[in-house]
Amino acid sequence: MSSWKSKRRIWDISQVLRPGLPVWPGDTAFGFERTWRMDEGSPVNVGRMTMSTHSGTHADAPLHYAEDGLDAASMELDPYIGTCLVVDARGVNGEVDVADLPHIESVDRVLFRTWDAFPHDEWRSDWLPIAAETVEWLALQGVKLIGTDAPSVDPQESKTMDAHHAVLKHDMRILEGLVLDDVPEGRYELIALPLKVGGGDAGLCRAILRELA
Ligand SMILES: N[C@@H](CC(=O)c1ccccc1NC=O)C(=O)O
Ligand SMILES: [Zn+2]
Ligand SMILES: [Zn+2]
Repeated sequence: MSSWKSKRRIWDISQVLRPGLPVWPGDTAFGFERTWRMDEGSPVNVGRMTMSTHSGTHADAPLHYAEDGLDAASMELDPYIGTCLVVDARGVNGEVDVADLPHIESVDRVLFRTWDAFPHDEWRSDWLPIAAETVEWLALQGVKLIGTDAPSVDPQESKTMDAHHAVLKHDMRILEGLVLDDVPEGRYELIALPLKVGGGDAGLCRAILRELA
């Protein structure tokens, strides 16, 4: 009998979308409710979700930080599939600087783990942002996607969005809200396809890492 279980280990690095999901202060709360119920005689269960485009694990579209940027439905998918390097940035002070990076060579995607334990149940504003210079440097090394377990690559209070703008300048892509608690530093295959939201400034993702063959 065949098994669905892949021979290569998979890490699901996505947050669970559910009511109570911590969201950016002032942003839309995540809502989920049943609209049709089998226990009320419906032949099926059906739900309805209300959410921000930046709920949980998601990919920012360029439109989020550039008025004329691509929307979520128009982005190429190549950045979101392929080999990546997970970097353990715990213990770094202030922001992730170039000096905090390990040796980067032939890496297209870099994901940063910054939390000791991902804050699933509370919004925390004290995350570790990525310095714009680090984004610039990674771009020069050929990196095309940056991911983080924080809610943003910039600090919460940023009005200038320097890291996002460095990403824009080099036409890179961003993943945010990844859950990397169980992932040792190293190389993996990343698969994190953003939902195809027409006009969307971001797309929610089911993000996974897979052991390399
Ligand atoms: N820039 C953040 C998200 C963000 O800035 C944001 C998300 C939801 C509601 C408000 C936001 N910013 C408001 O100043 C991000 O990196 O996606
Ligand atoms: Zn975002
Ligand atoms: Zn962002």
